[in-house]
Amino acid sequence: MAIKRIMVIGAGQMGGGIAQVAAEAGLEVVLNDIDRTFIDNRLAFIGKLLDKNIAKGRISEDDKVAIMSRLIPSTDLADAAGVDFVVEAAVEKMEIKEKIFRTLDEVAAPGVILASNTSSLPITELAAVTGRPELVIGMHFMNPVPVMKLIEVIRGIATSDATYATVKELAEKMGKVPVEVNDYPGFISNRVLMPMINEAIYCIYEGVADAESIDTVMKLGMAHPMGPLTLADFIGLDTCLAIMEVLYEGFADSKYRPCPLLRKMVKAGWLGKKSGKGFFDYQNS
Ligand SMILES: CC(=O)CC(=O)SCCNC(=O)CCNC(=O)[C@H](O)C(C)(C)COP(=O)(O)OP(=O)(O)OC[C@H]1O[C@@H](n2cnc3c(N)ncnc32)[C@H](O)[C@@H]1OP(=O)(O)O
Ligand SMILES: NC(=O)C1=CN([C@@H]2O[C@H](COP(=O)(O)OP(=O)(O)OC[C@H]3O[C@@H](n4cnc5c(N)ncnc54)[C@H](O)[C@@H]3O)[C@@H](O)[C@H]2O)C=CC1
Repeated sequence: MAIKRIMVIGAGQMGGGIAQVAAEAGLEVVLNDIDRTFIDNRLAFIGKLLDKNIAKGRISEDDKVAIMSRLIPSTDLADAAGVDFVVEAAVEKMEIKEKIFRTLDEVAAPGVILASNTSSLPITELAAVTGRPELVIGMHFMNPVPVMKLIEVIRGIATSDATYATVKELAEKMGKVPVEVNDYPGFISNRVLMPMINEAIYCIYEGVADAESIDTVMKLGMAHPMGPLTLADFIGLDTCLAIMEVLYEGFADSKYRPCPLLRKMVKAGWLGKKSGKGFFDYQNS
């Protein structure tokens, strides 16, 4: 089945980015969230990014109008009844994702693939709450979605070859490079990245250095585009903690224990850039 209309669930930083690249690739995108305000704010943000692309001569005003017209707001998951493909990018909480997948399984047409942008949660477990586990897959975009080329495509134990092939093709249509990964905690990306971020947080916690110094070492010493603490703020400290918990519980190995400082900051509501405060301040940005 040719994919023409998709649903993206969650209009946060990831869902918004996925919706944008899909609309730019010519797909109609039903953008779903629990509150219309979140969707409107995200559409305004996408509009600003497209204005920048117009100013740089990459797209025309008409292109912007066409892209924006392909983004259709939705606050009702039942709208999945009319789409050919779904990618879920709601918050990194298993109980929320399971609820969404149960509903999607009821409302989406038979044969429709249900993908998740989860950073670390088991695809096999999500698939098991549906009656179509062969059609459930991980489609893990990287942040910021319009810029980063990679999509990790995660195969659950029951994911079919046909489902993988469709997602690979869709990823390429969106201008991305898919990499096939089997379903283990943190996949590849976050199994490697997140312990480094967690260790950087331990460096503050143990008084090795301040945040600025730690980031400077990794930027100037290892040529990382962002230091690990700036990156943690950018990803969202709630998401970082959720991923560390998945690694810690998934491998039952103390080497993945989340730093107590990370837990404390999340409890305080210091979630990084999106809340205005994390390892650095973003009140005026
Ligand atoms: C947690 C997970 O599960 C998986 C993950 O995603 S882990 C995170 C993976 N991502 C990374 O590691 C990002 C590392 N950081 C970077 O690559 C760069 O710092 C960056 C691309 C984010 C910004 O680059 P920069 O050169 O410092 O800044 P800047 O010049 O402002 O931006 C470069 C481009 O990115 C775009 N950009 C930056 N932030 C953006 C955003 N939030 N949304 C969309 N576009 C964005 C800018 O518009 C700019 O585009 P143009 O060149 O086309 O104008
Ligand atoms: N932040 C990052 O760098 C990356 C995050 N991810 C994953 O993407 C997902 C989303 O992360 P972000 O966009 O960063 O989070 P975010 O906090 O920016 O956005 C999450 C959005 O989901 C919405 N939401 C919550 N419950 C919902 C529901 N039941 N139905 C519909 N929408 C709902 C929220 O209102 C919010 O707008 C998570 O699974 C995360 O692990 C994947 C790659 C990178």
